[in-house]
Amino acid sequence: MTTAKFITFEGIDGAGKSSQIARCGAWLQARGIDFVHTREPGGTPLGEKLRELLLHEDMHLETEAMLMFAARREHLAALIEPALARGTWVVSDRFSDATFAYQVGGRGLDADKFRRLEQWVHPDRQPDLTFLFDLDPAIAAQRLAGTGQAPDRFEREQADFFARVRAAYLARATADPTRFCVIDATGTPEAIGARLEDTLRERFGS
Ligand SMILES: Nc1ncnc2c1ncn2[C@@H]1O[C@H](COP(=O)(O)OP(=O)(O)OP(=O)(O)O)[C@@H](O)[C@H]1O
Ligand SMILES: Cc1cn([C@H]2C[C@H](O)[C@@H](COP(=O)(O)O)O2)c(=O)[nH]c1=O
Repeated sequence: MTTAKFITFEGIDGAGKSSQIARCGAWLQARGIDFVHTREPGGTPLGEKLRELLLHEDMHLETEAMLMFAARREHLAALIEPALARGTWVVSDRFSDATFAYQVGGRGLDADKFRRLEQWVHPDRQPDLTFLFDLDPAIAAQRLAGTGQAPDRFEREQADFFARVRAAYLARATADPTRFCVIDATGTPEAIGARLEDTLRERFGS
């Protein structure tokens, strides 16, 4: 049996990652690969309660960052590590890269504090593959407006915030090109899906 893989999807709000996670799931299913689709913040009963607070309650920026890691600690203990241990692949809508992009890049918090927190929370675990959906914040904002849904605390942020988040994501991808696959999210859903499937084949075989 091949070792179960941990795949994450990242990008600014509205970049289109949720739409492509379904395609990744279909690709795995077609190959008979057992997987679980999860998300951050969230993925566990406690994590989902923390998500509600994080997306809708005002709080100190360091409280926000630490709650992201608290939800992640629970997620790793209750879902991610047990799934990988029993041979189930994990496909997560966001993981720690999001904290470095949003809380460090976007909010301007100290990266070193969160590197230490990352070492504490998951010293031996990183995703095997991270898809980064890269998109101009102006286009992402238009896409989000088109959904007609009320924006949450993060989605209400301005273009300059998302420009910093995007830059932080791209810097992380540049620092770890083996783990990251950067996808130009301006393409059609079909073109993006084809690129995604090519990468899955290259990394994990057909
Ligand atoms: N390639 C694309 N071209 C045009 N529109 C797209 C594309 N991909 C997704 N969309 C649309 O953009 C909107 C946001 O897509 P989606 O929810 O997948 O983004 P997301 O990155 O998961 O956002 P969030 O992080 O806020 O959940 C949806 O209305 C979706 O239909
Ligand atoms: C994990 C994580 C998430 N966020 C932000 C990013 C998004 O705006 C929301 C999650 O909602 P989505 O449906 O995935 O878009 O939370 C963050 O700021 N920091 C994090 O670590």
